[in-house]
Amino acid sequence: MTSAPEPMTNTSALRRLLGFARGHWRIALLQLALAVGGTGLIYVFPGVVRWFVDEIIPQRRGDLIWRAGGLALLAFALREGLFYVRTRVNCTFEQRMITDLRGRLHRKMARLPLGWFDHQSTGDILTKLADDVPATQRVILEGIEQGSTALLQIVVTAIVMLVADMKLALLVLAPTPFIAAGGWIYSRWVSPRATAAREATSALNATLHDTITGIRQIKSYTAEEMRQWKFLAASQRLQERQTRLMAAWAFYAPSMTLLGNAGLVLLLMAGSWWCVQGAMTAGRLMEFLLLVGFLYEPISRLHGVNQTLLSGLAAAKRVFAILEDEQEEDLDAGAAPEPAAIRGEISFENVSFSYRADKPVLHGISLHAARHQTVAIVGATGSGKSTVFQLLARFYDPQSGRIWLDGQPLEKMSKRTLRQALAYVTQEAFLFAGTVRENLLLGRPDADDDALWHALREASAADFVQRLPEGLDAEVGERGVLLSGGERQRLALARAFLKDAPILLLDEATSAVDVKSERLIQDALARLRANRTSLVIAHRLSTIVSADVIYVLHHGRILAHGRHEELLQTCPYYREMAALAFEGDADTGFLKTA
Ligand SMILES: Nc1ncnc2c1ncn2[C@@H]1O[C@H](COP(=O)(O)OP(=O)(O)OP(=O)(O)O)[C@@H](O)[C@H]1O
Repeated sequence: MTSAPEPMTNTSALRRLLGFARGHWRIALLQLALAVGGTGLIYVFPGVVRWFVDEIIPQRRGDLIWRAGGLALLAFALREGLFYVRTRVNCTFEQRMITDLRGRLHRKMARLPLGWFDHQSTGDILTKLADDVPATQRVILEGIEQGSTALLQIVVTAIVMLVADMKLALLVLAPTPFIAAGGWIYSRWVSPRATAAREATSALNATLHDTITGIRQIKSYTAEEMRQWKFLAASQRLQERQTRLMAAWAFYAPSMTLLGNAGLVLLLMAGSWWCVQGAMTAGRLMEFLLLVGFLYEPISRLHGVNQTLLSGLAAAKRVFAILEDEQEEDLDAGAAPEPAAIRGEISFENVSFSYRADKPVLHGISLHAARHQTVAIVGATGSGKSTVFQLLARFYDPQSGRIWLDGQPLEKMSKRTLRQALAYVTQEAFLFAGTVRENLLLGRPDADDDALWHALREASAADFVQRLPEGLDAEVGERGVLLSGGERQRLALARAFLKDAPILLLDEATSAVDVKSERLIQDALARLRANRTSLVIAHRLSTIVSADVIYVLHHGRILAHGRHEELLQTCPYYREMAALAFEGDADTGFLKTA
């Protein structure tokens, strides 16, 4: 079970981000150098203005106009040239980092154990990948580019001013401590609220995702209005949080600008007074008025950066919480016998398990499947049948007891080898959006077309795939929606045929398909079970009757085991289940287990 992670602070999120950017230090350094170069060039123009006002004009040096003007123009041209290169470098840097971070996040997510996904919503995960990653990256980009150049510009301008005229400079710099304090207060206030706004975005996306995936249910229950209310409630929450953030920004940004402008007015008044007194030249005052722009412009830029950083750090915390989650599965720890060498003898010995501490699911169950046997597990819904499979695939580990494979404790075997030795056919016959071929290749990535068609024939699926206009290259749609239920099931079986694993875990579909498809599926299943150890969550009477041994699960305990005829004699609970099945579903051949 997982312990609650330590909440991450802005500083620690920033430290992690800088550590991450270290991998891209060359391009980051180039970007910084370009930004600094661009910043340096801005000081040429105020100097040229002073040259004009204090020397060229009073001394009537018309000959210098071209030279001075040319110098100013050259500085501007250089600056814009650097800007062009910088923008190109920024884009490369930005996209490289986003791709890198997104890739790491996706890899990490795929390696997190199933238990992690039990507590996440798809919308939240999507938001992290699609929104939080670029926002996280902006912390670096804006932090380095905007933040550091703005700071540099403030410091250099302050020094230039102090060297030129200490008195004037101090006057101009007077409001800066207040501006800094304002920024600090704003950051403290906004930080938790930016996190809350991100969470509200996630919740909204989660609702939207549910609506899209459940659109058939929504339509069939005419629940459009109900979903709309749920969506609007999530949307409203996001609106409130964003409005609160923007209200703070609406107050903060102009207040800080006002402080800056007050400094400007102060400079104009005091500078003019000193000019009137003859203590200063008009050229110096004009130079300062321009320099003030160079001081306050980056300060207002910093306010924007502050806003981006706060929201980016909120995103970074969410991204790093996943990247640093310690539950990552190590697929390769443990013994790794050749999958082909696995014989497929399975034993559960007194296994107990619960997903949540307060709700035990399996209570000391023991079962055995000899090599190439078909073992059926039957029981009411919620009795723990799928959980047995999840433990065998090591999606979860039992709290007590042991599972053995070929006489080896399961936890001593590498998860990769174990899972390579399993063909797990789930009830829903999940297909990925893509082509028939892509879906099949999941079973064996190096399979050629002959192997694919062979598997399709074994799964009684070749006929319908042949009839698809694009054959193996036909798109199956999201979750396979472009195919019928029976076709999806047969493709899932073909995938298992291709994998040709020594152990089959088959969760039989409960949804009935037409009689012809059902027969095709049953034939395919019989072929699939041959020559491998099969554990079947059985819903079909034909499977049950032909199983070598049946385990009857009731509220997480094994009530009885044996063959069908034996259990009819010895287990009243089983007899009752079977009687109901024969009565109700003799036509379809499905056992009623609900
Ligand atoms: N990921 C999970 N987290 C918490 N509880 C779970 C989880 N998966 C299943 N459960 C609970 O464990 C119990 C057993 O579930 P399981 O899916 O193994 O039953 P089952 O016999 O396969 O049911 P069905 O025939 O309906 O598929 C149920 O009470 C279920 O609510």
